[in-house]
Amino acid sequence: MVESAVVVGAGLIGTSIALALGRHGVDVALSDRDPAALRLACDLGAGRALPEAPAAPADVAVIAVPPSVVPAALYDAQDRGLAHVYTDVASVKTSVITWAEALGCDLASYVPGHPMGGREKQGPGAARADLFLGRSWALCPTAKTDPTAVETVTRLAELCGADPLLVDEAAHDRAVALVSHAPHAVSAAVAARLLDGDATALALAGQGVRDMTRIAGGDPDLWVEILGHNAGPVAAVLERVAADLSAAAAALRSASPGGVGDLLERGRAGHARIPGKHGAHRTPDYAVLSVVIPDEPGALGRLFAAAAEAGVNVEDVRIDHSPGLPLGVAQLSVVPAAQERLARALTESGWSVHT
Ligand SMILES: NC(=O)C1=CN([C@@H]2O[C@H](COP(=O)(O)OP(=O)(O)OC[C@H]3O[C@@H](n4cnc5c(N)ncnc54)[C@H](O)[C@@H]3O)[C@@H](O)[C@H]2O)C=CC1
Ligand SMILES: O=C(O)C(=O)Cc1ccc(O)cc1
Repeated sequence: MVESAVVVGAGLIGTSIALALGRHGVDVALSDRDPAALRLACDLGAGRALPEAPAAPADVAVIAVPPSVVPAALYDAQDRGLAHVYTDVASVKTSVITWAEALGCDLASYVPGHPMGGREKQGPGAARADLFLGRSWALCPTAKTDPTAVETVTRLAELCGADPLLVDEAAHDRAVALVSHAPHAVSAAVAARLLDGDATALALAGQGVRDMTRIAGGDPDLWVEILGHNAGPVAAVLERVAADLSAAAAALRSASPGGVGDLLERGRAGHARIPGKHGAHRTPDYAVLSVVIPDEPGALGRLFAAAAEAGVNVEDVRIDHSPGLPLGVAQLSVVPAAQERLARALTESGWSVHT
């Protein structure tokens, strides 16, 4: 049912979808208004460049551009007859659907969508074929959407390893305000405080603050758009977060620290409600090895060479390094079957390895 696809917007999300589809043998044609992004996505093996006049419509076209340009890009794609079915990936749905309808897009062949996998990085260089593995993928068909189009986009989400979830657009926007958009603003607020910290404070940054502020590294231009398109629902959540924080500060100021206990209890209970926390099904199945690396030229090169010598492919790497400290920690993601072999080989060649 999905044998060919067009992806408009070869950035993080579009290229990740293209890579995932390619793994299932789907023929993918890509386009982007930025020729450098298109070239990089093609070089990464995500697909071929979409010709000016394709010979035949693809089974599905994915519009993977920033929310405010989705309606025009969708209109253009439909006008060119690029596919039989269209979907988008924008993080907000109500405003995009409203503008698409106002612009005269065909709503029968359009299934508004939103994959709940992403990263705090942009562009095709950050794309990963497994970005959507085990994640939800919201589908928000309107009353005018053709049911067979929904089937096609359901299949597309499944080919990317995601769990499709049908939800109406207003409920979607309220939900993502709570689980994605407000958390992004709160993360940014905490990260912004770090501008006040001196070098000593930042050298003391541990994993907690890194986890809490990771998403604050996202593209501010994209996030201004996302928050602005979902303004009401996001503001409602932020007001309640602000009220909790004000009450916590007041309790601390009045020397009654027990007053923050209720917030901490509710926080723990809320965290426990996130699905998949205990299960394997939402986490990508890589094992992570932490390796201590000296802060000196060539250290990472030697580490990767040692992994290559052990015959282990490093799937991903993350480096935690506190400026001013002579050491850092490289977290190497590898397939679980290779974890023990790599740990042994690195330890034997003198690296300090922690599993
Ligand atoms: N970043 C994330 O983690 C997630 C983002 N999204 C949504 O995915 C969409 C794309 O975001 P990213 O891939 O992160 O951004 P990105 O910046 O990595 O990629 C966007 C690409 O669209 C291209 N583009 C912009 N206007 C265009 C146009 N009119 N025609 C053709 N190409 C155009 C840009 O040149 C860029 O290469 C957004 O709507 C965002 O809300 C959805 C889930 C997660
Ligand atoms: O970085 C992460 O972990 C994310 O969850 C990113 C993300 C950003 C925007 C979305 O619309 C959906 C997901």
